[in-house]
Amino acid sequence: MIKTVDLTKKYGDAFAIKSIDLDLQPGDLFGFIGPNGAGKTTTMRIIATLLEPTHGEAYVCDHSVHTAPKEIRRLVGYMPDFFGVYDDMTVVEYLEFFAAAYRINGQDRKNRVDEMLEIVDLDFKRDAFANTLSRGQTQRLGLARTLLHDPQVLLLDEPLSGLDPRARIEMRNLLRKLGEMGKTIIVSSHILPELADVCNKVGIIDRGELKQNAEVTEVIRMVREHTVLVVTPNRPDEMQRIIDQLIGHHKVQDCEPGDASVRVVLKPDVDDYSDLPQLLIENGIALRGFTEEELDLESAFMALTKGTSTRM
Ligand SMILES: Nc1ncnc2c1ncn2[C@@H]1O[C@H](COP(=O)(O)OP(=O)(O)OP(=O)(O)O)[C@@H](O)[C@H]1O
Repeated sequence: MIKTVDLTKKYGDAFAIKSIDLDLQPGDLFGFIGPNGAGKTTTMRIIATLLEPTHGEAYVCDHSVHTAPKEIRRLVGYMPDFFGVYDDMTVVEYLEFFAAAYRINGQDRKNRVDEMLEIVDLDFKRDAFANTLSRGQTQRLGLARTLLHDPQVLLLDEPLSGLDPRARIEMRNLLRKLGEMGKTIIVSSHILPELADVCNKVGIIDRGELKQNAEVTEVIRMVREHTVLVVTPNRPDEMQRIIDQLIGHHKVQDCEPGDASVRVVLKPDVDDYSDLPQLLIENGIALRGFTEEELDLESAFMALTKGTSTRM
């Protein structure tokens, strides 16, 4: 669906992106993660045919950005990180204006606009002036505009940026919904952990170079040397008994007591720990919780990009 090969953009002698290879299939929701200036916008603008690469190739549905930009524009919806809305237009008028630009006319246009308002949950603001919307609502309006021509591919540049926690949750739910509709989506962010639970693939970019490009679960597994369990007894005074039971176990490397739980660090390469809760229960320790500690993308990102300054 989206493929880039050795995609490179230089400004003078400086690389904005350097030899980026991506390969995304229909339905992929790809989190493009990196700090400011890493090259996310540059990559997306090239795929959207808004910027020419210095060398390398980008394809959308096998159309090359060099030879078939018109076909690509029909297939792609690009939402920039900042976009203006017109002061004197209502939400409906704004979407109808852009629908007209896509030559969607008559009743089709009305239906399409209504459908978009429904998807992004902005119907209740349809007659409000666009410049009176909150940041979260404005982002959703931008997304509705991006979806008007029913693109198969969405390139969303930092759609979570500047949103309050509630608006972020709403936007993430919306991304999930679009993924379920079968769109192929690239969504960029520097808010690292936020994409982990919506994306199936993730690329970590730093100073123009793709440091990692894999399934989310794989990226997390690659940087995780030890599985860590969080074991919570029913009664906090039983934490010491948990430690006494587990500390000498052949699968356990270390136990660290916390406020209400014990962090149990397993030895490297131990994946199967199904016997441990059984062991505790057999020894009369009632458990409230026994879960694997999640390694968030932020930790993965830090581990994968550490030391890059000495290599670049
Ligand atoms: N027109 C330009 N002229 C010169 N350098 C540029 C130009 N556009 C981008 N760059 C440089 O290319 C690099 C990548 O920028 P890009 O905007 O792609 O990063 P980004 O990851 O999207 O960052 P942000 O999260 O801040 O938007 C940066 O070092 C930037 O300064």
